[in-house]
Amino acid sequence: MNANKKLDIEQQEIVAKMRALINEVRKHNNAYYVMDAPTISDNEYDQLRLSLIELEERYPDLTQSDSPTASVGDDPLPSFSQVKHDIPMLSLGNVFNKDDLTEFMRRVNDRLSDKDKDPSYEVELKLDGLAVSLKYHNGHFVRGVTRGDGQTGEDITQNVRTINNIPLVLEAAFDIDVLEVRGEVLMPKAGFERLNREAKQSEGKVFANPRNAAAGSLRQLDPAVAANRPLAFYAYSVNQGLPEHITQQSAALAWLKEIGFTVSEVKVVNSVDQVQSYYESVIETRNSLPFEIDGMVIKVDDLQLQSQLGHLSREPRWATAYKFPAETAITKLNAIEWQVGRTGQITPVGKLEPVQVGGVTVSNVTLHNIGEIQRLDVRVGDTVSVHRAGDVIPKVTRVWHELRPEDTESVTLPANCPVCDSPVVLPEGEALARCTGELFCPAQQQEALIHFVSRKAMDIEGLGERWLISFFEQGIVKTVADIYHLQEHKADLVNFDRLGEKSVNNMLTAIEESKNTTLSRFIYAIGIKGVGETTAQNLAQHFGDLPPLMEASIEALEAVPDIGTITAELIYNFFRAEHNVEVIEALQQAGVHWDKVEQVVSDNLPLEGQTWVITGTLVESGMSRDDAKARLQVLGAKVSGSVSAKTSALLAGEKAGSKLTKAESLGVRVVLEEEFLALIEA
Ligand SMILES: NC(=O)c1ccc[n+]([C@@H]2O[C@H](COP(=O)([O-])OP(=O)(O)OC[C@H]3O[C@@H](n4cnc5c(N)ncnc54)[C@H](O)[C@@H]3O)[C@@H](O)[C@H]2O)c1
Ligand SMILES: [Zn+2]
Repeated sequence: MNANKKLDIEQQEIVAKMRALINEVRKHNNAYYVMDAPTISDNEYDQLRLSLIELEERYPDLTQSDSPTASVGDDPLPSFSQVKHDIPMLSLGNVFNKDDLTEFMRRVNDRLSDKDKDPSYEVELKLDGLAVSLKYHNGHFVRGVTRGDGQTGEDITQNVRTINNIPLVLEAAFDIDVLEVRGEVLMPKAGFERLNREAKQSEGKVFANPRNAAAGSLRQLDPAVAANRPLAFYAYSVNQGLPEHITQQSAALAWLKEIGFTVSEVKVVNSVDQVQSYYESVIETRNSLPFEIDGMVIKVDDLQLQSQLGHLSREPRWATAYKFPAETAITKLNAIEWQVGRTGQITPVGKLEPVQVGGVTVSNVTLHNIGEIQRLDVRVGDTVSVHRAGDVIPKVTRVWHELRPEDTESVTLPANCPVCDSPVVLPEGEALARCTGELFCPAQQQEALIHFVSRKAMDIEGLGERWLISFFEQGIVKTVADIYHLQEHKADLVNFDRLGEKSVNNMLTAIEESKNTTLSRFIYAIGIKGVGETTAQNLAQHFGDLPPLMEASIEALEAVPDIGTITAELIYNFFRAEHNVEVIEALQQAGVHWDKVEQVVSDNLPLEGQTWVITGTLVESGMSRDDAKARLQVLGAKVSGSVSAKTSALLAGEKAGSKLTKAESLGVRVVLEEEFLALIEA
């Protein structure tokens, strides 16, 4: 880059992006290679590096001279003596799918003469450890070196000597002056688990994964410690001293095995399809391998062709790594959409730049609620990490604040429902915001309708849920008030989906009959959030009629037994939503009515202040538990679901079980049905 040339604004932005990415890649290189303690997944790291490479390819003039993309690994640790490699130890390029792989093979072909095109490939497991070079002089092990930055590594000879499956003397190589074998030092899963278990007990260092444990162990300054670490070496190449008659990578590995090295599975293939099916079968079985692998390595099998193809600064042209699908990936959050659930919850859904993760393309991710958005501090335009493992729904696991563009804004809850435009509320202490258009909001109507006709609400048995949903889907019934106009469509209904005259008549009669209802049923039926059957009864009792309830302030609502601030606010907001009021008026105009409830002065109630629990079957009266509950409430009692020391009395019918036992053990008064009936009659 020409330092004298002034950069325009766009270029400055690109440089800023590059610098931010360079800092990230550096930071994670250090955590991974130096500290052996990565904080992000390999795939996330690869993606960061790739975005930097892409920028550098698009804007070569702006490429920063200290970019880490051209180098391998990180600087060697100064505590070990450093050794320059005779032949650089390279990394590998990556492919992530069959198309990438085909493209890799095409590039290989392009560089080969006609007679050599479509070479055989040798496929190996990509062992997840770290690369080590071993040197033998006349068959005697002399030195072990890490990859380091690819040019210079760390001398770890003492530690290597402690790895059990590395032969220190190779009889078959006595007449080879210099033999260099490279391979991966790894920690088998069983050993890794044992090491971490012991580390936990002795409060030693616990490693994130076997790869880091292997790296940390190998770079122990005290060989006695390294000796206790369960490491193993798998050889995968001969870089100096290979007998001349061996001309294939696959044959080189067979030879290594013969002379005493451990070598993992190898397969020679001739086409992309063969690689693909092998790759897929290894994904199926990888969990049963004794060590971790993070992909496969595909190498041109012919060693002569390998050297013809040569290498780039960081990786060979004759080999590549075919990585396994990642469970965490980085992408961009393009938008946040607010969705309205069937019961009015408003939830944010993140719209992502589509990304491959856990083997599928993910473009939506739930952000749960506004609190979660604030906790993550995520904004539209942010770079985010998305995790998906197995069938678990995708999740944002990280927001890359370091990479945030300049013009983002913090996310706020929408003021109005995106579906019906009613005001949105977030009750204090709740995580989920709600649309207040309960009876009006199309997103909630179907649920509202089903609730409205249910047994404890308006109890319109003749109008089954299935028909109701069909009517809703056909647009015949939109709000609950439309139910009372169904008779106007009688002719259509008879022909509707072979419903027939008889059913229609039954339905209309049931609807007609439901018009004569009670205030508490009506309050329950209109489906105010937080208002169940008991609360509806309390409200009816307390206010006596609908108008005073609709006008009640939050404080007035809080005065009702069992109603706290959250429910009081939900009720208050419900009646402030104009749309709900319209539907209620329409219901009354259609003829829905009830008697006023006589208000009793509460401190005259005989069971005031008592908490009752009901159990068993009330055989004598045939009363349902719900009815018994209502009776007790009329007498001023609270009715709860479980027995505790605070319970005043347990109403026990026939076949009372564990609640009775518990009441007896706590010394709670037990009331039998007979006594109960006498009580309510009095
Ligand atoms: N999570 C992080 O923060 C973080 C940071 C830096 C690097 N990394 C990860 O480290 C890796 C990058 O390092 P890399 O340069 O070692 O590349 P690499 O691991 O992707 O590929 C090269 C290495 O593969 C190994 N290998 C395993 N089996 C092999 C076989 N059969 N034949 C040949 N080589 C084989 C060798 O050690 C070789 O050096 C990536 O997976 C990257 O995601 C992660
Ligand atoms: Zn709505």
